[in-house]
Amino acid sequence: MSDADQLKALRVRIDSLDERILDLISERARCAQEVARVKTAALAEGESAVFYRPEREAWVLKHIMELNRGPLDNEEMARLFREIMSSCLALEQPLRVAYLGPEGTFSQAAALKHFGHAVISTPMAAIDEVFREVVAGAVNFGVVPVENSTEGAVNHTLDSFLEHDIVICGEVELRIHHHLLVGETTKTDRITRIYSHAQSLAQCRKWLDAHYPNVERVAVSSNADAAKRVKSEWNSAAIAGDMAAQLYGLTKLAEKIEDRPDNSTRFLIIGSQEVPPTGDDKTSIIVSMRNKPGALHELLVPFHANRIDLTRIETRPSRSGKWTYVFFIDFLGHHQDPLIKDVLEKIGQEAVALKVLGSYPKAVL
Ligand SMILES: O=C(O)C(=O)C[C@]1(C(=O)O)C=C[C@@H](O)C=C1
Repeated sequence: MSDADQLKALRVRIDSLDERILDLISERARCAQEVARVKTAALAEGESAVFYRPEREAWVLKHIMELNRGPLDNEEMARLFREIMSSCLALEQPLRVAYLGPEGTFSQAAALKHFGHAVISTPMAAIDEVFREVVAGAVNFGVVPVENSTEGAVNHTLDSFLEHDIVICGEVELRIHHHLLVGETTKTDRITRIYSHAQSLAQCRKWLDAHYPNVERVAVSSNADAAKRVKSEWNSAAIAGDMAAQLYGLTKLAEKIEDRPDNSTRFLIIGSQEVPPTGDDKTSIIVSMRNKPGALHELLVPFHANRIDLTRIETRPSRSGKWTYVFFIDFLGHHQDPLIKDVLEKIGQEAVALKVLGSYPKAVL
């Protein structure tokens, strides 16, 4: 068979496979509509249906990854199923999600990675506004950055948990690649100013020291804001990611300029919905202890004694007295697991205050 004939035959096969995939996706979507009908029919008076089920979504994605035999890798395959589920859920209920804006931020990328592109995503001007939108019920969920692997905690987010009654329903991790971006009119040999968010400037500090040691670094409210400014200034550049570059039509003068190649940010999904256990969960708590010697040790003993894996511990001023602190702790397990229940009870006996912020499936993607 000639090359042209082979190509033709392969395309005929692809067409017929696409038709089968189309039928199967449509059948799946009809199933999701049926799920919505069943969920709604089972409601008692005054109850509202819970369409979004993070624990089920985590299971579906993991199941697909276990079954996958290639040639597409697990992440790629899960990403495709993520989008199919997102569209199916939108048939049941279009989700509204607030994120730290403006459009083009890594928070928006995190929201789309976690929920898929079928959600209605709304940018907010500040982290606290994302919390307030969720508390007010104006959106179903919020997405906020909580820690970066190079720069550490996002204190605005931690402090917002002290002020709002909110549940953590999920987490998402995003590999952060920064680029040096310029506009069409930028004179690239005469750059005198580089805009970015303070965290991003810090994540690229060494690269900037090496390549632009004498250029002014200007911290602005977000990377997307930095990208926007560059469009109208011939002598400035921005540090931002792919989404902002695309959104504002900028080109990359240098790619992947972050100092650490594994630079990642963890985001939290905040809402009002408790998530049932999946067997592979994380829990986040806030604890305040009496200000006495050995208080932190006392707090950590029950975790150690029960071999519970702490994934993070952070300290913040409590805001209820000078030199008093609260601890933000993340660990593996769900607050409904008997062992975790036990540990939380022990900590509760010693603590001035203990609040479970939520248990949620460990990030799958
Ligand atoms: O299983 C459910 O409860 C569904 O609503 C179906 C489905 C899916 O498409 O698989 C859709 C949305 C939920 O978040 C989880 C799963």
